[in-house]
Amino acid sequence: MLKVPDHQVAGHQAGGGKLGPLVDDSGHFYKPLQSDERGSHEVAFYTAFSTDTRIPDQFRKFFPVFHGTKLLEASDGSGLYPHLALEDIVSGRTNPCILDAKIGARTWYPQAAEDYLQKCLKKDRETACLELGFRISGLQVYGNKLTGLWKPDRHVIQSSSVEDSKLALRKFISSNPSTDSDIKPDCSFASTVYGGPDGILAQLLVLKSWFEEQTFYHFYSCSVLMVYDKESILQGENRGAQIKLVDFAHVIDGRGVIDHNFLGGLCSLIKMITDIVTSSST
Ligand SMILES: O=P(O)(O)O[C@@H]1[C@@H](OP(=O)(O)O)[C@H](OP(=O)(O)O)[C@H](O)[C@H](OP(=O)(O)O)[C@H]1OP(=O)(O)O
Ligand SMILES: Nc1ncnc2c1ncn2[C@@H]1O[C@H](COP(=O)(O)OP(=O)(O)O)[C@@H](O)[C@H]1O
Repeated sequence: MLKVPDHQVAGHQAGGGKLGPLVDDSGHFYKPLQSDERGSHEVAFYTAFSTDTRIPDQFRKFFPVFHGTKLLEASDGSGLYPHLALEDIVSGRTNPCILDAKIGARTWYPQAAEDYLQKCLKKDRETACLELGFRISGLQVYGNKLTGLWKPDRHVIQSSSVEDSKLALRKFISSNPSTDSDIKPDCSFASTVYGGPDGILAQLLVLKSWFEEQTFYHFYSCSVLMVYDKESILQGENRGAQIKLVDFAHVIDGRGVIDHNFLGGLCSLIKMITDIVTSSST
């Protein structure tokens, strides 16, 4: 059975007669091909990447598994429409906490059309992107049974300042996330979610080591999605926190050059998370 995802934090969303992603109960996330060249571009990336033998498994694991494209009934009721069939990253997680960080000070690629470039530049300027090297595109944090889900308006979150972005990264691993500025995030899951040998920080460092070397692809407007659920952590289950890259509509050939735009943003995100782990352990 196809349905609108319960847990999507950014991007184009289904519902209200709009075209957006769907999920099934077998762990698939179906992203409708975007109009214009973005949809075909993303299909071309996934197709090339999934058979690219230059990508070691230790880095490939940061990408959703690609199951080809599928014609499905579109969420906007317009009939059969092509969708990317992807691994659903949040499938099987109860009350997942999710954060989407769009990486790179610059979200437009060098060959982009002038109007697209201007649109992106405006967003990059109006958010912390230029200063920080990334922006938080959306997040949701499950507090506890009593407080439920905290999911701030994504446009408010996107326009976070540098300080607000730091705060959001702290709220993401707290048991008391709230919009109320009087409530100080307790960062009680910092060491288990961000820290540790398999935590988000360790995974980001592995990803960084690939970006320090790889010159095959440049990832513009691509996000790091961080996911965990508190029940699994509290019950000591081995399904811990996970990072994945999503959104490849603007990936271009790296032409033998380091993706310094992505790498810089990633380093900035790593530094912020490192500071949170360090300050929470003292
Ligand atoms: O449609 P909008 O206004 O929600 O904008 C999309 C953005 O959503 P936002 O509202 O900024 O969170 C969206 O941003 P997120 O993925 O939500 O961070 C993209 O920038 C998208 O452009 P593209 O598909 O990457 O070329 C943007 O799509 P287009 O406007 O280019 O279609
Ligand atoms: N493979 C996936 N599994 C689960 N959720 C996903 C997956 N890909 C994307 N998402 C969700 O959809 C959101 C938007 O994805 P994205 O590919 O950036 O869409 P858009 O191109 O519309 O911006 C992400 O923030 C995340 O919440």
